[in-house]
Amino acid sequence: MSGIRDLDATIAARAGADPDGSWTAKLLAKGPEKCAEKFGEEAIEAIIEAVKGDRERLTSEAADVLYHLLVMLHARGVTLADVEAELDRRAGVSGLAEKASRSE
Ligand SMILES: N=c1c2ncn([C@@H]3O[C@H](COP(=O)(O)OP(=O)(O)OP(=O)(O)O)[C@@H](O)[C@H]3O)c2ncn1[C@@H]1O[C@H](COP(=O)(O)O)[C@@H](O)[C@H]1O
Repeated sequence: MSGIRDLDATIAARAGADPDGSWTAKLLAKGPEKCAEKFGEEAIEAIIEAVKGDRERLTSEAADVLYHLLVMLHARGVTLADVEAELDRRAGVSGLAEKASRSE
C-alpha cells in the first residue's frame, strides 16, 4: 500500500500550498468540519455503488473515500502512522474475540 503513503505525503505537502492551485489545500483551508463532511459524502457515494454492485464505479468511489479519509485525518493531526499502529495493535486479535471482550 505504498500508494497510500505516497498520497498521504502529497496531502501533507499540499497543506501549505496555494488553495487556488490545489484541491487539497482548498479543502484543508475550509477546516476539519468541511473535510469530515466531504469524507461523509464520498463514503455515501461508495455505499451506493456497493449496493448497486457496480465494480468499476465502486473502485473509483473507494479511491475518493481513501483520499478524503487521509485529508480528514490530516486536518485533525492524526497521521497514517497512527492509524497503522492501531491496525498493528489489532493484528492477530479476532474481531469476534474483541467484540466479546467488550460485551463482558
Ligand atoms: N486523490 C485525489 C482526489 N480524489 C478526489 N479529489 C477531488 O475531490 C473533489 C471531490 O469531488 P466532488 O465532485 O465531490 O466535489 P465538487 O463537486 O467538485 O466540490 P463541492 O461542490 O462538493 O465543493 C474533486 O475536485 C476531485 O478532483 C481528489 N483530489 C486530489 N487527489 C490527490 O491529491 C493530489 C493532490 O491534488 P491537489 O491538492 O489538487 O494538487 C492529486 O495528485 C491526487 O493524487
